[in-house]
Amino acid sequence: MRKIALFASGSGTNVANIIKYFDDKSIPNQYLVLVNNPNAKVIEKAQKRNVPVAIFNREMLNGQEVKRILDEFAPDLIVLAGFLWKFPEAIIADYPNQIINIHPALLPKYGGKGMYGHYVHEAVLANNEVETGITIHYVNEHYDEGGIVFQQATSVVGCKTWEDIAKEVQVLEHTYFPVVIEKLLFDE
Ligand SMILES: Nc1nc2c(c(=O)[nH]1)N[C@@H](CN(C=O)c1ccc(C(=O)N[C@@H](CCC(=O)O)C(=O)O)cc1)CN2
Ligand SMILES: NCC(=O)N[C@@H]1O[C@H](COP(=O)([O-])[O-])[C@@H](O)[C@H]1O
Repeated sequence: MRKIALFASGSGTNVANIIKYFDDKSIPNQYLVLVNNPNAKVIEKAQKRNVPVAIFNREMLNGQEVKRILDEFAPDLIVLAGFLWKFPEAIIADYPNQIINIHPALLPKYGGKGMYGHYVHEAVLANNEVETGITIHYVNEHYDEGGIVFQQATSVVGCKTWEDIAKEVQVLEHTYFPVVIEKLLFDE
């Protein structure tokens, strides 16, 4: 059993997929979902699986409250899965090489401030890229500059809209993110 803290801001399909992956393998992990948006659909997804949810604001994130919540939960891994705020250096310092993020592009391309969600896919489309992909990386004090853990590319030659690209990227995320997390947590 491992303890995974999952940070999200939106629909939470990656959070739900990660929990389902380990449930389907009968791996009895403990989860805590932390979300910065009281209207995020990830809350409902977590509640359906009886996973505790902590809702926080910027003051709680950048102050002591989220740090306290994490220290009490004592996660083996902190996973940013569609989390849209800058993660604080103070917490990063407390969890060296224990915080990962998934980015919906092949970093270092299409990363940094402003590059999230549909903005990423729109930029890939606008630049007539023939491929895009996902990057799973460790989190440092900058957006999308931590050490790369895993990347997987996919062709976007047939994609006509950013939504088409998003669908291809989501397949990669839901296929590979839980597998990478499992390797980080269970491979000696
Ligand atoms: N310290 C770090 N924090 C976060 C990282 C990171 O690598 N280091 N990754 C992001 C996730 N992310 C890309 O993968 C990302 C998310 C959001 C933004 C962004 O520009 N956000 C906006 C605010 C958006 C909003 O409030 O709705 C902004 O900062 O102006 C860039 C990259 C998670 N945190
Ligand atoms: N730069 C960060 C970023 O864009 N993250 C992206 O947000 C989406 C969250 O989807 P979900 O809420 O359905 O898991 C995912 O595509 C993830 O890669």
